This record gives sequence, structure tokens and C-alpha cells, in this order.
Amino acid sequence: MNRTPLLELHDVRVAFGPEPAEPVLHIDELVLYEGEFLGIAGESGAGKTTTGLTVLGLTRHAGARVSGSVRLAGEELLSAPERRLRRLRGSTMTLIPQNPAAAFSPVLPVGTTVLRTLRLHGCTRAEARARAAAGLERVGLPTGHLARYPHQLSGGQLQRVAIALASALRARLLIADEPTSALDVMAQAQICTLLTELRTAHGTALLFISHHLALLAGLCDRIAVLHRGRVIEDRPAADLVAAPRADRTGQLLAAAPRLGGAPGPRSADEKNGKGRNDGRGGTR
Ligand SMILES: Nc1ncnc2c1ncn2[C@@H]1O[C@H](COP(=O)(O)OP(=O)(O)OP(=O)(O)O)[C@@H](O)[C@H]1O
Repeated sequence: MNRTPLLELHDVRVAFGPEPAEPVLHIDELVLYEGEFLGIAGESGAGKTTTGLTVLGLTRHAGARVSGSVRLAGEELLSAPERRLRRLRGSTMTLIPQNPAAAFSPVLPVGTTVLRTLRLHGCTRAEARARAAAGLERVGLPTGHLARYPHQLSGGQLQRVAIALASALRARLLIADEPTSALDVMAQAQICTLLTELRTAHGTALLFISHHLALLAGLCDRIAVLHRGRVIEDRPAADLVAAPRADRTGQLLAAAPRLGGAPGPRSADEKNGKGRNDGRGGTR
């Protein structure tokens, strides 16, 4: 793997409300390398979404006080003007949201949103059409689906259109915030496969936010576990899942549904032969 840092967080603190409110996020150091898949895990309220939004420069819109340093390909984002961030969002970095419907206007065919976004990021009309079609092909959807409205697509199909757009934009960094939590287990697996294919095709790096440790372990190279806004473990995914160091990580693993028999501590019932969780439970 390319060991060139793509995203570097250093002493990042995010606080909401008037001073001296305690930061809800305080990351000393977090690095994502070019083409790497990094999972961000942690229980509800740990600061996962805040991490993603801060990288995208969106917490400032929620009235947060943000300090420290967030660098993308060497460029400081925290002090970047909004105009610059708007350009970077959707070109160099792209969000795949938990609810893809939120990324598409309900009153427009999804293709219109896709084409407008590509045009906004410098494509000619012909390039935008060609890239949109190639993106749809990459995610296994007929190009005719571009004419559909969001409500005419399933959650999984809509998420695939969102990934097709990310692919068409050729983003170097994807930030995916619980992108599969509303999907069934088959659709989850398809999305993970597509993300991996995107890396192969474009060298895309991924910040994948989820509390579903087994899913992260199956997809990511490395997992950082957040607890109360701090990184308590940051290790290769296989090592972390096989032998968690922090108690919190062990608890998350014990509580997590599993996909495809991913490793994890076994409960007393499992050890006594009373069956395993097959990972088909909900993720939230
Ligand atoms: N706009 C906001 N105003 C005030 N507090 C906020 C705001 N956004 C997030 N927080 C607080 O920051 C903390 C971290 O929230 P965050 O959404 O990042 O957690 P999370 O790990 O993504 O949780 P979940 O898995 O439930 O989505 C929480 O205590 C939350 O209440």
C-alpha cells in the first residue's frame, strides 16, 4: 500500500455550545494513507459522525468551535475558505451518507443531480453524461435508472447511485457514514464489494464510519475506535478484532452482529454450543 498520507488530523478539538464547553471530539493524531480503508468505530455518541463532518468542513456550519489541524493531501482544511471547501467536497473528497435519499433531491430524477454535480465540478455536458453512464455501469445499474426519481429506487440502488457519482467524480477520499446501516445484509455486502472495486479502479481511500465492527473488519485495513471523542485504539483491523486491547473495543465486539463468521469474542452461550449471532440482526 502507498504510505503517502492523504488525510492527517492533528490535535483536532470540536466543541459545541458556549465556552468552556468540553470538546465532544479530541483527536490527537489520526492518519489515513492514500488508497487505505480506515474504519471509525465507537458506540453511539462517541464522535464518529462529528469526525467525518469536521473533515468535510461541515461542523462549522453547526456552530461548532473547531481547532487543530486537518490536512488533505497536505492542504490545511480548517482554515480554508468555504469556497475552497465547496470545490474540494465532491471532487477530492465525497460523502456517502447513511441515508442516500438525503443526497438526492426528491423532485428531480437522480440523473439530474448526478449530471449537475459533475458539471459543477468542471465536466462538460458530454463528459458528465459519459462519466455518469460509466459510473452506473460500474455499480451494476442500467443507465435508464438515471431517469428515475429517488422514491423509484430501493435504498440499496440509491446508495449504488451515490457510489456511482463518487466514482464519476474520481474522488480520492470517500467518507461513508453508516452507508449500509439501512440495508439488508445482501445489499450491505454489495456496497462493500463496490467500495473495494472503487479502490482497485481509482485508488480511492475510504473513511468508513460504523459501530458495526465485524463489517469494518471485513472491509477495512485499519480501525480506529473512538470513545467519548478520543481515539482509544488505532490498529490493523485483523489484529484489533482478534485481540482488542481496550475494554471498550472488546465490549463493542461482543455486542456486534457478525457478517460471514467474522472473528470476535464468543459469548458464554456460544461457547456452550447454543448458537452464534449470524449477523442478520439490525445494526442500529
Ligand atoms: N450540532 C450539535 N450540537 C451539539 N452537540 C452535538 C452536535 N452534533 C453532535 N453533538 C454531540 O457530539 C457528540 C458526538 O456525536 P456524534 O454524532 O459525532 O456521535 P456518533 O458516534 O456519530 O453517534 P451515532 O453512532 O449515534 O451517530 C454527542 O454527544 C452529540 O450529542
